[in-house]
Amino acid sequence: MKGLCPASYLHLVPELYKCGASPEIFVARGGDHSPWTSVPQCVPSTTGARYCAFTNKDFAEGRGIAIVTTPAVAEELAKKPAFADPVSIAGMNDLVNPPWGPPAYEMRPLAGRGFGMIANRTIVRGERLMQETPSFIVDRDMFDSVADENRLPLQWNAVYQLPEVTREEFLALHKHAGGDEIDDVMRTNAFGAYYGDEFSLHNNVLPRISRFNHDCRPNAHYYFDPDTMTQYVHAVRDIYPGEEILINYTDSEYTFAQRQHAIHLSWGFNCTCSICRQPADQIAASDDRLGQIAVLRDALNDWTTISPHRAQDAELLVALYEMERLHVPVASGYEAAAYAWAVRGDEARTRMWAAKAVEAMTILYGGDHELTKDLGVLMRDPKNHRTWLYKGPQEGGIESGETRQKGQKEAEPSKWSFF
Ligand SMILES: C[S@@+](CC[C@H](N)C(=O)[O-])C[C@H]1O[C@@H](n2cnc3c(N)ncnc32)[C@H](O)[C@@H]1O
Repeated sequence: MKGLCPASYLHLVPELYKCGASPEIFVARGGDHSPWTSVPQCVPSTTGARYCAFTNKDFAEGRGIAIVTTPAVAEELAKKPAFADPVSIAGMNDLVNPPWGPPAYEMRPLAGRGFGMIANRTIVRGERLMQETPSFIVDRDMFDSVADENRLPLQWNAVYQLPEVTREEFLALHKHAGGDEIDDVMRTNAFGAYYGDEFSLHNNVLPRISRFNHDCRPNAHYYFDPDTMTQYVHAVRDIYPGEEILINYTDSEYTFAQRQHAIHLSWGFNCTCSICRQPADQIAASDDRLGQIAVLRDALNDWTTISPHRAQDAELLVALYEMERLHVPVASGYEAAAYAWAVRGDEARTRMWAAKAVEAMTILYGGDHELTKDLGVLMRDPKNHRTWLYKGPQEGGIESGETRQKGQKEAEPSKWSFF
């Protein structure tokens, strides 16, 4: 390592670039590095952005966290309650005695798929199964703009600043692609998460949640809350003792070909989940339903015209989701049905669909998410909601589907490969 530069990381200035030639890790000196417990080290990139290793070995009661990102994103993260008020995430990673009781599953070796999580008692829809803070976070843009000779040492430095137990847990994760060990851990295990003001996509590694295997019609669902820096996993249907607990690694609405391609490319296995093993005619029928879901959802997100069939279309969307066993994405069907019946001024149906939407959105995005809260308002007081007897855009007041989709995307990152 060379090129020690006299600059605070908080003021990462162009002078850093004058400190020497690549390959190079710059060590920022001086200044207040709080909340980081090691002096951040940085590398240049072809875009002009700097990427640094920001680590805090005390994060989440000593679990630690290592983040390789830009100083701007690190500053945003440092303001989060999880860093600014550590008590707000006290007990978050307690696997042995979580508030909801001992774990309802155990990790076991499984033929042909490494380890997996097997239920040891009956679990009901909505039960929390796990919550965890990430150990390792890497800005995805770095893979295109930082030379490996700089990127890999920076990542290894970050991992070596984690507490030993956390580092070993991270390095012991499943790998499948070969090459650099940290890259392979990320390739096999990282979830996507958006951080910073500009919502840039990062790899988020959560070593315990990573042990859940994949199913295209899973019985569990995860979402990440950037404020608590915590990923939550809930059951999406009742699960019985001996069943494997599974999450979806891809987009829930991918067709058979899209699922097979994405899973093989990113995780190196051929998906043999129940829906992928159906006979060809049933796979075609499922793909057709997924196509209808996409068309209906787009139509229902369009508030520029109010079709007289809006409520029927929304209920058809719900039926299609249910036929597809998409027990969590059906939340957007419930939401569309609640809004559609509010437009028609039908109080009883509006409240019934809004209640279903609140329950499903709580599993999909969490109870504090703005969509969940808005649907709660609609359920309690439909006549004062902006959708009540809504006639069209001339009256204003409906948030467009486009806007909401951005929020949903941020709230529901999916597993993905970064190569
Ligand atoms: C995030 S890890 C999941 C946990 C992993 N089984 C372990 O032992 O830690 C992803 C890897 O698990 C395996 N895997 C996950 N779901 C699978 C499935 N449905 N069928 C076969 N292998 C699967 C693949 O090797 C994949 O690359």
